[in-house]
Amino acid sequence: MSTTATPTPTPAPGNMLEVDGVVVEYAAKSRRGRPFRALHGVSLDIRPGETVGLVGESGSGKTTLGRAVLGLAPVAEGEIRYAGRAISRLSARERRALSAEIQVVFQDPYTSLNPAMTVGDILAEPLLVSGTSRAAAEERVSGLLDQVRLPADAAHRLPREFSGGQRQRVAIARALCRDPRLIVCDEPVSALDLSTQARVLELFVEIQERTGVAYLFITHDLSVVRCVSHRVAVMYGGRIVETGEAAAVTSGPRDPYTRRLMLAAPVPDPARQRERREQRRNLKSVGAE
Ligand SMILES: Nc1ncnc2c1ncn2[C@@H]1O[C@H](COP(=O)(O)OP(=O)(O)OP(=O)(O)O)[C@@H](O)[C@H]1O
Repeated sequence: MSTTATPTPTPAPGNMLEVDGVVVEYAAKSRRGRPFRALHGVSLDIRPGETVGLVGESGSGKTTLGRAVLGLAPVAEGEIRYAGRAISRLSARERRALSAEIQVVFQDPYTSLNPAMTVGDILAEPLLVSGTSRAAAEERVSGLLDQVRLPADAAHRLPREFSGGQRQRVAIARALCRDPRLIVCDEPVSALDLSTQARVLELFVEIQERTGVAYLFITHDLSVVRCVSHRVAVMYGGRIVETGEAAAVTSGPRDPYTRRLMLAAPVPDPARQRERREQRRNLKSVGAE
């Protein structure tokens, strides 16, 4: 991917989020079936202002981990701590209070915005619910539109009047409404075309530079993760198999599964692509899969 996005220089020291030995199990669909274990004791931490890219093939557990951080997946064992406080088993009321600080941007900007509300109302809603006056909310909405590089008149329009990239900017603005410290970004550019992806990734980095927000950035796309992440965690089969500085993991992966994932990323040269397919097969035969 061609983008000028590079992660901000140095995240602050100390952990903001600590995921510690987390097990997530989904209830079995059939009455006699056993619960399905989607995460097998996952540990990960994120520092203030840091972007941790979470990569792995489909079904490896990336979204489940993001949902566990958001309080949307059932944590059976282990703990998640935010700013030192255990948050895995909060009541709905405590969770709502935390939602100002931990936010989410989903993959699909076509379904994540209420089609019947204007963009201005979508952005004002969380502010009004938390007690902000109408006048202050309107002022904040125009500031948010400016931050995500949308024109002020966007406030009066409906989501369907925008392109995919613009809708994702609205979703990002909504996540920013109450000045979060952490945003879980679940494949936030996968539904966009390549040039739009690049511009939205630049926006994520720019926002981090300005606000110091941290991202858990979930993606299956290694070129995306390279653009935005300080560190990368690689998931396979509900476990984290490798973590490290983004440049180190993407240029010299230690784990055979990570190597296979890198080799699966397409390259423009067909001869190189064939070579990589062969290398992938060899890794498979030594038990990486
Ligand atoms: N609500 C659920 N009930 C039962 N099983 C689930 C549920 N959600 C996810 N799973 C299973 O948990 C495993 C991990 O899924 P998850 O969506 O976390 O993976 P992922 O790495 O995010 O995949 P993708 O990249 O395709 O989104 C998969 O086997 C999936 O089928």
